[in-house]
Amino acid sequence: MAREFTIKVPASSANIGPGFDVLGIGLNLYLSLSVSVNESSPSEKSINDPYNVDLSYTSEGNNDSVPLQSDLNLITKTALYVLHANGVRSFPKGTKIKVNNPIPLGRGLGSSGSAIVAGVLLANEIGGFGFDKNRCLDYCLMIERHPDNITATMMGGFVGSFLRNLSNDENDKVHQDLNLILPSPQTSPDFIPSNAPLNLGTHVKYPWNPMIKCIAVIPQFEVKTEDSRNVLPNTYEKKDVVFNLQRLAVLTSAVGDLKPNPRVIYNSMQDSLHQPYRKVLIPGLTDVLSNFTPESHDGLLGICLSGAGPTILCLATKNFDKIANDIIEQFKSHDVVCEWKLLEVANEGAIVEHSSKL
Ligand SMILES: Nc1ncnc2c1ncn2[C@@H]1O[C@H](COP(=O)(O)OP(=O)(O)OP(=O)(O)O)[C@@H](O)[C@H]1O
Ligand SMILES: N[C@@H](CCO)C(=O)O
Repeated sequence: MAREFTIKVPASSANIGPGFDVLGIGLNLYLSLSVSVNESSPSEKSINDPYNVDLSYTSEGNNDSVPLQSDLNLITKTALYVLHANGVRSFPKGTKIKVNNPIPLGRGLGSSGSAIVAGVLLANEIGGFGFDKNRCLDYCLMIERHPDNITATMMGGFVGSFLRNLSNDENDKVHQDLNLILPSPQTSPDFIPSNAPLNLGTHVKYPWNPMIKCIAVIPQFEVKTEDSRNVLPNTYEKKDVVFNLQRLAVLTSAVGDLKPNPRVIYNSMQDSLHQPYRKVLIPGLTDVLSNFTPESHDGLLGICLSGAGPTILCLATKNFDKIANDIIEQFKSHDVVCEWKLLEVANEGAIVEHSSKL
């Protein structure tokens, strides 16, 4: 008896300027997993894996840049966490997972969020738990504790989200060392991780005018989210917080307008909480953010750092090639080589498709 299914998870861009750790958009660049379970004829790779998984990658991640052992790889570690928390010790014998991942790693397009969402959906299918997307989000938030990428990826669209206030007990669970949640080769076989508290995240979807496309200009170097968060201050001045809150309130409505207003969107995508501090990690960021405006480039609506960087996200309605190539030239003068992609908002979010059941 074999079963097969596919999991398709969009990339995401977080923050969109002022919405640090709050705003995210799902993008139509998809991490996909083709999963088959054939207990009667397991492959040699799945027999040799500690949890029965034969894992392979095409595209990003296929050059030894991600581990293929199931208790080391982020997708399968996440799935194992959810399985273990719900009393299932392992993947079934003969589990084969082919990953196709076009999302560049560590560039600010939510690769880790997409991997975590894929892992939770994988466990939900394998364990037959029947969790809805909101419950799946609880498990994701146990691993990536800022909800912006995860929520946009899971739910799709343009979303705002927050983690609810937690009791002391819940807080200890949600913020415990990740090594006590995700399995590793050192994890004892009978260890049971904390289950996810219910309804951790709250989100809303905002309207998005489909005329607005997303240009991602992607430098060819990685910035780890952890490093990009470590350069941020622990406290902020009131004026900087108010600066962002004012822009956030306007931006969430402005991109849904029937006739997007470039001056309103450009100005409301300014930020004073994270981008100014991240300039030290991304050569050329100051020039790029200040030189590209709706006046300099017809069709450009707004520009910001995508997630923790180094990718630049532009919202635009036309002249995509010109905008992207001029940014690439600007980065070149700082010895930064980039590629670019024209993306659209993925409204549907993550999906699981059952291709066959024999
Ligand atoms: N498909 C994947 N399979 C396995 N591991 C992955 C996958 N995608 C991401 N990762 C892991 O996540 C790391 C990147 O995570 P990180 O949070 O630093 O960047 P990001 O998620 O791409 O950017 P951001 O959060 O700013 O949008 C990779 O180096 C890799 O370890
Ligand atoms: N909001 C997060 C997104 C990256 O994961 C940050 O900017 O650090």
